Amino acid sequence: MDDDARPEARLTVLSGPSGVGKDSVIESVRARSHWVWLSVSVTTRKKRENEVDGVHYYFVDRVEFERLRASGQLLEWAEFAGNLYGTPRAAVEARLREGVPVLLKIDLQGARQVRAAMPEAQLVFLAPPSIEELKRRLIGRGTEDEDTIARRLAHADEELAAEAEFDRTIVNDVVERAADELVGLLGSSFLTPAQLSSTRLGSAGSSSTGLSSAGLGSTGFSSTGLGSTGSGATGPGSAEFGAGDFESGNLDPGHLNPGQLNSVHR
Ligand SMILES: Nc1ncnc2c1ncn2[C@@H]1O[C@H](COP(=O)(O)OP(=O)(O)OP(=O)(O)O)[C@@H](O)[C@H]1O
Ligand SMILES: Nc1nc2c(ncn2[C@@H]2O[C@H](COP(=O)(O)O)[C@@H](O)[C@H]2O)c(=O)[nH]1
Repeated sequence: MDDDARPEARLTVLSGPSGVGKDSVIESVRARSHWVWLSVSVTTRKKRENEVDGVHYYFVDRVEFERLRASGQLLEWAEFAGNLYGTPRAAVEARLREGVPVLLKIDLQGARQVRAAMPEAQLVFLAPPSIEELKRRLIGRGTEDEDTIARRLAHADEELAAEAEFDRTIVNDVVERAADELVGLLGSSFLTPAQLSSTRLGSAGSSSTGLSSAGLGSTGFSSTGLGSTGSGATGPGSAEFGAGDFESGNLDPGHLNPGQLNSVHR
């Protein structure tokens, strides 16, 4: 599918447990949907061999991350499995102002912060077909040591249990199919939970995967737990950040063609 139609600009968050396939699905979305802009996060994590600074992440040390966080340059941020991650605020706000749909790939804590700060954002949960398959993917990727895999899987329980906080669930059974579904959501008209409760339409989310460790099924749209800051993360600052900090055009994956993207994504 090659869709160049540009839907109304809005912010979409894609979350899901580590190893579920967020990067794989996003790579597929971006290869076909050039109208979507993928935010590049800042992180203190060590760069993986195949990663490019400024394309996959902006890799910084903790001092720099703290400077960005304290000066309000991050829209949201979180500590995940021992590393800090955050979304540069200015680039996201600029794209939305320009009318470009924006996609954030962030963890549960970050998704909750975005929901609190921007209730109109669409939150999409990417779920694995099964927990066994999630483990297979995380281990099979071969980018983390045993200890890190264990920490990421420990987070997965909490993330799977939070599925009902999301507006939609996509099961990543087959990358291209899941990507098709995400493209559909990026361009679809959508009622936020706030709009839903005012119109009293009830649940409009997609079906539950029933994978949460608590055995809770998703009820689709849910207002419970929304706006929580999540485990250990505090809300982002509010000041605007200086222009240009993250705006290096050469490093913007939005300027890469699909071939280039395929070569830089894992
Ligand atoms: N639908 C799928 N079927 C089989 N394997 C998949 C599928 N989607 C992704 N994978 C594989 O699973 C592994 C993890 O995928 P990926 O790195 O995209 O996950 P992620 O959710 O972005 O992880 P993280 O949050 O840790 O960055 C990769 O080796 C990828 O090739
Ligand atoms: N809250 C945020 N979470 C983020 C951000 N960028 C990435 N992430 C999430 O971190 C984990 C681990 O990612 P990895 O690249 O180290 O495998 C994953 O769940 C991402 O979604 C961010 O800016 N904010």
